[in-house]
Amino acid sequence: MKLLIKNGRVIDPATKLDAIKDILVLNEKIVEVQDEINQEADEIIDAKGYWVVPGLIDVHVHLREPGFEHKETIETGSKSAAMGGFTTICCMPNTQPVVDSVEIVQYIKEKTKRQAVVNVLPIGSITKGQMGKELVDVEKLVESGICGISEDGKTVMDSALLKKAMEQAKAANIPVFSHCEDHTLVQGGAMNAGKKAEALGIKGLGRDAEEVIIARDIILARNTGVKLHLCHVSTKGGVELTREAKQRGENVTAEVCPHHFALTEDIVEKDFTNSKMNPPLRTGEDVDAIKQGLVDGTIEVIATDHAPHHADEKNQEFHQAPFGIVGLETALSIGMTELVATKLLTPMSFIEKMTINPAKLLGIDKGTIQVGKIADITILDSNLEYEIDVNTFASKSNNSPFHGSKVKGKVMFTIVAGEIIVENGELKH
Ligand SMILES: NC(=O)N[C@@H](CC(=O)O)C(=O)O
Ligand SMILES: [Zn+2]
Repeated sequence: MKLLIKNGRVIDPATKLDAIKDILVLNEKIVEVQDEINQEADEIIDAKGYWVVPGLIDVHVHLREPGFEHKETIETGSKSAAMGGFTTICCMPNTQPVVDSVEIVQYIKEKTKRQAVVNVLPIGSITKGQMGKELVDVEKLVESGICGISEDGKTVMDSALLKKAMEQAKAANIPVFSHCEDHTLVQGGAMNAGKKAEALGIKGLGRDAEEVIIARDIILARNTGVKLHLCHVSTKGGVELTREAKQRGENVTAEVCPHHFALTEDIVEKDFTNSKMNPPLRTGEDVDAIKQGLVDGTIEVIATDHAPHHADEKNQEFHQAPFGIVGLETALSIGMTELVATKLLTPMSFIEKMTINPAKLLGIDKGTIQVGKIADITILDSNLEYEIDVNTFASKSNNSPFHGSKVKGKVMFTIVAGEIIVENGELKH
């Protein structure tokens, strides 16, 4: 199988390449990157006017399988990822059962092999059943194929237990993904604490719940030497703590989600549960700090926190509705619109946060377009303006606050290991 991609603007942050090039793919691999390649091929993509970038990598996705297949499955989640330009996604362990055993890791790997259209890397939980009491067997889970550990959805409140987990993660050379939220400070909150929450009569979630745990986890990571990755940072204080740790040279990375730089609590309404997620939408001040963090490199990764929920679950009273929104099919467009079109980030720096930076965090040989590498490639139309329509999503769920948003920049092709999965903006199969 020979695939030729012609005339695209290749943007590869790992090598700082930004030029019009042709790319030749033979079977799974990139075999040539040249100014001009003229050869016969089984398929030729004319990428004139498009950006050709490494396949996007999302380190924070909830695939819901096993246990919550009515929200999403490995198959539908992977198709949603492909539609969003992602070729590799990491799935969080808050499934039923939780990803705390070799059997469940194997189950996900098996399903991935048979049904997923992109690479899926499982993340193991930190404690058994995510109950916060007993550590998983980190070494065994790593041997079976997890790429990191996380209690996502929750925080391990027992600091001594978390420290032990960090020591084991360090020994196994995998990162710890931290969902930072002090349970004792939360108390039923459902949106950002402040005037808007008071006006709506919704219980507030303070910034301190996030900041306290970010501070604690940075300290524990320093003491254990583990690679700490802070999930979905949403507060100005969280950005500042991360910046300070990085300035001290500590082994910390942070991600932000598109909704946390594109939206504020202003859009929250009692009957609009697609504005409810955890951490919640914050204020303009937080958004500005997050954007500053993206610009100065404090925040190296953009991740979706794709959290599908069934419409029946979301159609409940605000406090009852589950936290979370889908994100795989909007992330690139939202980022292009909010960060690149506004010139806050260069194309190179934006793409870096969705490709080589997450690859480095995971320690995987992906996220770059170079001869000899696996051909995971995304092609986008950076100028195409369209309106987001949840009815077009490949995801099983459509809980997005971005329905109807006008954006600029759209995924046209997603290529996984040399195979075209998305063609002209549509799933091929
Ligand atoms: N982000 C969310 O609002 N929800 C996530 C859990 C999480 O990432 O914390 C979920 O699993 O639904
Ligand atoms: Zn989380």
